[in-house]
Amino acid sequence: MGALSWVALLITHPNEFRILLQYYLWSDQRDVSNKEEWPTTGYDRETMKRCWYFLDMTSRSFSGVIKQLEGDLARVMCLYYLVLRGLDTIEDDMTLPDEKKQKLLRQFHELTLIKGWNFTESGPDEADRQLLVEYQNVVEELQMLSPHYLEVIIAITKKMQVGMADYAHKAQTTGSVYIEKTEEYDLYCHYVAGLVGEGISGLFSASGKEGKFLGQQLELSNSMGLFLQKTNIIRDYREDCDDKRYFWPREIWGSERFGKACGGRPGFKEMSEMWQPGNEKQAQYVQSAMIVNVLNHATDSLDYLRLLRNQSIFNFCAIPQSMAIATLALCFMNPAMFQRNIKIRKAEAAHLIMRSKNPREVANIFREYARKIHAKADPSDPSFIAISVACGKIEQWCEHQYPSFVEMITGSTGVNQRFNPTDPRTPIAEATLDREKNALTEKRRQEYLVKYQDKYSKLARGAAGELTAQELEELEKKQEIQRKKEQKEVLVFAGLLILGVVNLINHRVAGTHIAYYIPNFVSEEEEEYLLRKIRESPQPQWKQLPNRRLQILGGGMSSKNVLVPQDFPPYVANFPDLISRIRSTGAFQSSPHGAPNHIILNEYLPGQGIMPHEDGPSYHPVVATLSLGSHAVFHYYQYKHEPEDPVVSSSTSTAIFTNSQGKSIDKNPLLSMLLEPRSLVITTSDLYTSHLHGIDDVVEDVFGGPEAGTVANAALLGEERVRETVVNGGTLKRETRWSLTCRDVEKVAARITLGKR
Ligand SMILES: O=C(O)CCC(=O)C(=O)O
Ligand SMILES: [Fe+2]
Repeated sequence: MGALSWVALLITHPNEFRILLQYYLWSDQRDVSNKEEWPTTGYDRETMKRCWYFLDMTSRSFSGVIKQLEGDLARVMCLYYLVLRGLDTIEDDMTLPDEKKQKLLRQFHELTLIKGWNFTESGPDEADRQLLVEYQNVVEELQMLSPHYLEVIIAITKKMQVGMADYAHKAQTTGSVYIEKTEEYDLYCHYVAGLVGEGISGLFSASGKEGKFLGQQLELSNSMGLFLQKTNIIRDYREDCDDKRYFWPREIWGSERFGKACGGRPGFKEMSEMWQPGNEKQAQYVQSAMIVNVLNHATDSLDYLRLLRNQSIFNFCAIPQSMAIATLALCFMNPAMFQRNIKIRKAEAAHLIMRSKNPREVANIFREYARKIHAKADPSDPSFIAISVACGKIEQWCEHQYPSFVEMITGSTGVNQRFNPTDPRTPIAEATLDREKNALTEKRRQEYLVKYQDKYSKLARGAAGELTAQELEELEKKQEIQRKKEQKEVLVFAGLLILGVVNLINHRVAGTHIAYYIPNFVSEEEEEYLLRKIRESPQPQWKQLPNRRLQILGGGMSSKNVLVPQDFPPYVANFPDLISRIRSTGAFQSSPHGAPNHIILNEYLPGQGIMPHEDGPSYHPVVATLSLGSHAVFHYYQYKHEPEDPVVSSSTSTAIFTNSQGKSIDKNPLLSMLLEPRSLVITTSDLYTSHLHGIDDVVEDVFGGPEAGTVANAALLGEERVRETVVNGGTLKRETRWSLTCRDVEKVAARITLGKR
């Protein structure tokens, strides 16, 4: 940047000025030509010097990060890059006849090792033709690599050249310019980028700086490459389109779905239609679908980054990923992308580079940009739900790996963790820690007790001369075994508690309200057993209401909201022991009795539901609902802040949107969840205390229509088929549903015992 641009930046964007300055002052770029670095960079050799030159010439974005790699990895990566670049230059060259190109491509892994090999027949306009003209330098340097590096490079080249040759052949002989299916698009990206990721992982493993297993993470390495490649393919739409290079799959850009959503227009016939005036909205919908497609690789990339140990390797991988998610947020809903090249601002890039130093911070970056994307999403976009789900997955990944209620505080004693006092998970986590602490104290107390009892009894009995040496030894052994047993129990208990809490975090429904959704909480056999028991229960136990029937389990309520307790039926208390299972989720840890003591069993036939209502003050604000037999869509509503016109009589349709005290209810649900059969949903806190909940009385639930809202737990659903219906649109027929709403009643009357004990 020149002095003038610095001044301009200082005046127009002072914050960016500060970030860029900080970046230039703090980033210590490795100078590969530095004499001290020669043993690893090879800069003293003319051949390698030339290779470093070509790296700078051919890759603007990668040469910086490649040079930052530690030790000889920078040189190895430079050569790997140049080999693939050479291959790519041949593939790209439209002046080469197909036959010649095929031969060159399919032999490239051998040519690249023939001393003195170079290629001077590239078209005059090929940007990187000079690299091939002087390719003998690369060959020379490759020969000097240790075999475990060279093996990786050659193996990847061999795989990639096959893919490239196939694509080039198809393009040059069939005249078809478009990629058709998304699978084809994935395969293409695998060849040009996924394989690069695979090779990079292999080289990291080979360097010994990362574990051997990294080289075997093919799926994650592939996703990392695809995340970058697909982002570039989206961003470069206009440039590629002008060059008549089309990488977007026709299945997406030509889809009739997007035309229909724009007032019944046809799907696009050519990719260039997307930048033409009048087509903006439809182009936008296509772009959203492309972005959903790439966002689905995000959590794999994050998983990959968490596996890395070496700081320079981490930076190398993380920086491009952070740039990619920022680029996606920039492109999303941005019509400018169809008109010109757009790029994230320099200062934003510098800030991302400085931040991408550890997996937690990269997760924060992903979360921030996912939220930006989500905030820009347009409900009339056919991909709206899919975008929400994709962003929700990133959100969920971050929350699972780095729960937001655990805050990292940097102070004089280093970095410490603190639980956010306003988060409802804090009491659970604190209770867990408290119990662990108490268990430890108790263990110590027991140890002291054993020690002193032991000492005193020995003393006493020893003094009385009652114990022989052998008896004493046996006594000690027994005590040791007892101590070990107790220690183990304490550990298992603490482990279970931690597991309980961690598991719940894993099932958190994305969004601001606290809810957890656990699919398949009971197995199919258990469900069958429970339903048989419910069906067998005697008729008088059912209470018939106008629109459903129910049973109360665990005892009735007195007029003062006190539970008059009764035993649960055996199918709740014994097998499959729902209460213990719910207890082990950790959700009821801070409730008065540590587990539910009261259950409402509701039965809904298809077409029956429950109107929006609140459950009242008698319960501790945690509810666990088990669904059996059929799904249902559960809606949460909020009260309207401004009371509306006088309440209308209950026979009119607006009546359902006022409650019994005439308070108005917002008719758009605040949150909806699909409850699959066998699932458990746990709602807590304000979702329970200051909102209403209800189920529509319909025979089927429709997803994806213009009226349909988002399903907050879509990403957590257990059944693939159901998830697809929710995400892509469709209907689910209601069957008879039984639900067990399990809660802890705060006040419980003493049990009445009949007769003498
Ligand atoms: O069936 C359900 O899941 C909801 C039941 C309910 O809200 C209630 O009984 O209060
Ligand atoms: Fe309820």
